[in-house]
Amino acid sequence: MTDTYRVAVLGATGAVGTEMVHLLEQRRFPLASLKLLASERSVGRQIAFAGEAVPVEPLTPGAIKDIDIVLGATEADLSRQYARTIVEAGAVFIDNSSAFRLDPDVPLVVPEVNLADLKHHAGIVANPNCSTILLVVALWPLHRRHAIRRVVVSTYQAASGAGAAGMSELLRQSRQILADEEFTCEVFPHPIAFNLFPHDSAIGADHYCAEERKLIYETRRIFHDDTLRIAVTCVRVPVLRAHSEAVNIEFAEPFALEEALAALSAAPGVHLVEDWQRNHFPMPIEASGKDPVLVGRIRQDLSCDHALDLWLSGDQLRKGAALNAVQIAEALAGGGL
Ligand SMILES: NC(=O)C1=CN([C@@H]2O[C@H](COP(=O)(O)OP(=O)(O)OC[C@H]3O[C@@H](n4cnc5c(N)ncnc54)[C@H](OP(=O)(O)O)[C@@H]3O)[C@@H](O)[C@H]2O)C=CC1
Ligand SMILES: N[C@@H](CC(=O)OP(=O)(O)O)C(=O)O
Repeated sequence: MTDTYRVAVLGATGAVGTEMVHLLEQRRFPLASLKLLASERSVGRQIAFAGEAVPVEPLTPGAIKDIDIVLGATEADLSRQYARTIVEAGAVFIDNSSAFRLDPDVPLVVPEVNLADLKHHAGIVANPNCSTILLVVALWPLHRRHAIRRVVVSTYQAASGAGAAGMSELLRQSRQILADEEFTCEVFPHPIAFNLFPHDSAIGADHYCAEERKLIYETRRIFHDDTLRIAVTCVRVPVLRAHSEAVNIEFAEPFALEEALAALSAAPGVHLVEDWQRNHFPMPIEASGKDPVLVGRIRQDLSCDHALDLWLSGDQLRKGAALNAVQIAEALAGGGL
C-alpha cells in the first residue's frame, strides 16, 4: 500500500494531455513522480508543473516502467498498441481514447454515475466520449428518480473536440476570413469559421456517424440499460472550447418540473444556470475552463406530458475528458489502487 503514485501522461502535449497535467497540479494529486510522454516531435519541450520544468520524453515501450497509473490521451491506435505493455508493467491504464470503451472486460466509468464499476477493472479503465460524459452527468440524477425511456439529443460540438489542431484551425480561418484572405481546411473537411456542419467522424452504413454511435452505445453501457432509446444528431460548431447539447427526455411516467429541478440542483458535477428573466442559460463561453456541467432551460415538453427539455454546456476537455480521467485516478488512489 502506498500513499503517493508514480503517474505517466501519454500525449501530455495535446489538448487533453495538457489539461490532465494542469488538473494533477491543481487538484494536488498525490504524486510520487510524473512522467510526460509524447511523440518524437515534442522531445526537447518542457512543461511547467508545480514550479518545475518537466521534460517531455518520447513514448516508447521502455518508457513504461516504474509507473502506477498511466493517463492516456493519445489516439485509439496508440492506446491499443501500448495497453498490454502498460498492464504487464503493473500499472493501471486510464484511457481517454475510444479503443476499449465497448470492451466488456473494461469498465467505462463516469464517477458521478457508475463509480462502482471501477471495482471490476483488470488493469484498464475507459474514459467515455466527451459528449457522452456531459450527457450522462445531467441525465443520471433524473433517471434514478424516474426511468428514462427515450432521449432525443442534438449536440453543438466545439473545435477543441478535434484536439489542439482543431482549435488552431478555427482561429486561423477566422483571422484569414476577417482579413479577406484565401484559407484552407486541414483538420476539418469544411470551413469551421463562420460555419457549422454535421459531425466530421466517419459515417456508417446506418448513416449515423461514429460520434453519434458512441453517444448511444456508451450511454447504454454506463447506465447498464440496453433498452434506452437515443436519437442523436451531432453537429460541429465554430466554438473554440466546450460542447453544448439540447436534450429532450421522455420518461416512463410524468416527471414534475420542480422535482427535476431539485434533483439536478443536488446532483454532483452539475451546476444550474437558469435565469428566465434575463434569458441566461448555459453557454460554452461560461463553461470553458470550469469543472461542472452547466445545465438549464429545464422545461416541460409541451408536446408530451411525460417529457422534459434541458440544455447543457460543458468543457469537454475538462469533465468531458481530463477531469473525468483524473477523478478515476483519484478514486483508484483513494482505494490504494
Ligand atoms: N479533444 C477532446 O475533446 C477529446 C479527446 N478525447 C480523446 O483523447 C485522445 C487525445 O485527444 P486530443 O488531446 O484532442 O488530441 P491532440 O491531437 O491534441 O493530442 C494528441 C497527443 O498525442 C501525442 N501523439 C501523437 N502521435 C504520437 C506518437 N506517435 N507517439 C506518442 N505520442 C503521440 C501528441 O504528441 P505531439 O504533440 O508530440 O504530437 C499529443 O500529445 C484521443 O483519443 C481523443 O479521441 C476524448 C475526449 C475528448
Ligand atoms: N468527441 C470529440 C472527438 C473525440 O475525441 O471523440 P472520442 O474521444 O470519442 O474519440 C469531438 O468533439 O469531435
